[in-house]
Amino acid sequence: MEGSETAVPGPRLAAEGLACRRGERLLLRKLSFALDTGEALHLTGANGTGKTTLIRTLAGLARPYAGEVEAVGGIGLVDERPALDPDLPLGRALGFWERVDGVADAGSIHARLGLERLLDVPVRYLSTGQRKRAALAALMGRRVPIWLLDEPLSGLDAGAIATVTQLVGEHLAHGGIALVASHQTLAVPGLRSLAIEDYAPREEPA
Ligand SMILES: Nc1ncnc2c1ncn2[C@@H]1O[C@H](COP(=O)(O)OP(=O)(O)OP(=O)(O)O)[C@@H](O)[C@H]1O
Repeated sequence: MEGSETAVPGPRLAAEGLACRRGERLLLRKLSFALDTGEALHLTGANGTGKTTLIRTLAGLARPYAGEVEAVGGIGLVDERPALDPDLPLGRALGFWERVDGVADAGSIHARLGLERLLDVPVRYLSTGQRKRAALAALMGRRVPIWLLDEPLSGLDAGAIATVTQLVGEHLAHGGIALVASHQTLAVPGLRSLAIEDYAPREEPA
């Protein structure tokens, strides 16, 4: 019957009136934004202002102190703690997730991130940048539409920065969403910016 098909909603990540606390401290409040398919946000802010806390809240790993998060579509998080077994060679550590995620093109993902020569190296021996590239390979294998990237460029050399920039651009071109916390600029077309300091709680006048 014409018109009976249900349209599949595109991915979406939105926050409405969000407040986040860490321990007893209120870090940010009244934060709202919305990202729809193909859109990306660059989250900026000095050390300790709450970028990681916000990302963990958006990922559902921390509860908002106030406000709401709306996520339509699967979320993939890359932060400084890649979920790769440190004792396994990289190939086997990634292989675990590749089996879970049913990845058919693992070889091309490894090649894209320059990991082929590292597959026999135990994860704990990898450098910071190599570990970050491995985490991004695991993210690509998940094929989730919403990417939450906490400092994805830290520890990366110029070539790897260019690769990650390109991967984010392609993810957006394919209808994905990206929220990127970074002290470095990311040369992705159409990237919007959100300065977390703008949402810091104001000091009450004495
Ligand atoms: N368990 C905790 N209890 C209380 N405060 C905490 C706790 N963990 C972290 N904090 C504080 O919360 C604040 C926000 O930390 P968060 O990691 O979100 O900042 P960030 O903006 O990501 O920093 P960076 O740029 O250094 O990565 C920091 O000031 C930190 O010291």
